[in-house]
Amino acid sequence: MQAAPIETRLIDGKAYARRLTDTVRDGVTALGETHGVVPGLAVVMVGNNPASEVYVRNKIAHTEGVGMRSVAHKLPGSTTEAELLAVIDRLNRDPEVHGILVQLPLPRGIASDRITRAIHPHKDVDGLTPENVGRTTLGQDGLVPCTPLGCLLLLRSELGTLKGLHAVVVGKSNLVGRPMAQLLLQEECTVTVCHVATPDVGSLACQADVLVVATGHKGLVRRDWIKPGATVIDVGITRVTTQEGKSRLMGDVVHEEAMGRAGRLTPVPGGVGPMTIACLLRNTLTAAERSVRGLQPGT
Ligand SMILES: Nc1nc2c(c(=O)[nH]1)N[C@@H](CN(C=O)c1ccc(C(=O)N[C@@H](CCC(=O)O)C(=O)O)cc1)CN2
Ligand SMILES: [Mg+2]
Repeated sequence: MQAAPIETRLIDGKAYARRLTDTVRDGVTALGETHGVVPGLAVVMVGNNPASEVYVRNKIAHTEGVGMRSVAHKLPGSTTEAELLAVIDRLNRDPEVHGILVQLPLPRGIASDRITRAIHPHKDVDGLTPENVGRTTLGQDGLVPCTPLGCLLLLRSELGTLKGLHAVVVGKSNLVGRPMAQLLLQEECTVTVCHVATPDVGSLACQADVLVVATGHKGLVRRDWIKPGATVIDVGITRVTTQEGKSRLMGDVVHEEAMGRAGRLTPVPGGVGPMTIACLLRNTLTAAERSVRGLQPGT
């Protein structure tokens, strides 16, 4: 007998992000009124990766849109690691800068882990320094990477408690997969992490109540990878050119095959992406609030 068709609910990340952004804007206003402080975000970009240019432009526009100050450092692709470290050192010591992010990927020849480590943990709004990674892993207060934080906020809003659910995370990047797994563990999910060396990922993915896919392989997840009714969070964004010569974005999930199979699904675009930027604003406000109130974690 055929299973009853499932009506897949698309998760509107843009709408969630708009609401979160509005909350951040209120927080920025309140911080100005109570302490006369305007949160400042420094965005550092090296080279001219076209996708990064778009993301950086969006980050700056959204930062200013909520009343924060933004400082952009666009450095040439020839910048050395030492020069970049010097920029970060200056930003670490600038009291008007509460958040620092270095747009990834960095050009070859610059070791991103050395750069990340140089950012002061209290200003690390990407949540990638060893201190913040440790705090996320231990379930302590800190700054959490924006994309997995955005996924978690979407999941909590959609499902309420995540306790006891089986979550499968596909991808083990420092930016998404690893922190996502830690956050889901903190929610008391049973967490399985799959990656490039995992045999038969589909056989694990299809057991997930919550499936988070962050591999950058467009169309990796087919219908039979999805447990009927599961919540599927598609983090992948790959730009492709269609046969008609148009540019469009594709996720890691074959969207048409997930429709009618998943219970809930984030679209690409308009799912996780907008939450990444909204969470960056939230982290910057958090960093500024903690700095003015002397409430830094671990101090
Ligand atoms: N330092 C960092 N570098 C990178 C991060 C990060 O969180 N910190 N994440 C990604 C890129 N990224 C933010 O930097 C990002 C990606 C996508 C979006 C987004 O809004 N996507 C839209 C579509 C946008 C488009 O048309 O291209 C969507 O999905 O709806 C925001 C931020 C790697 N680097
Ligand atoms: Mg992202």
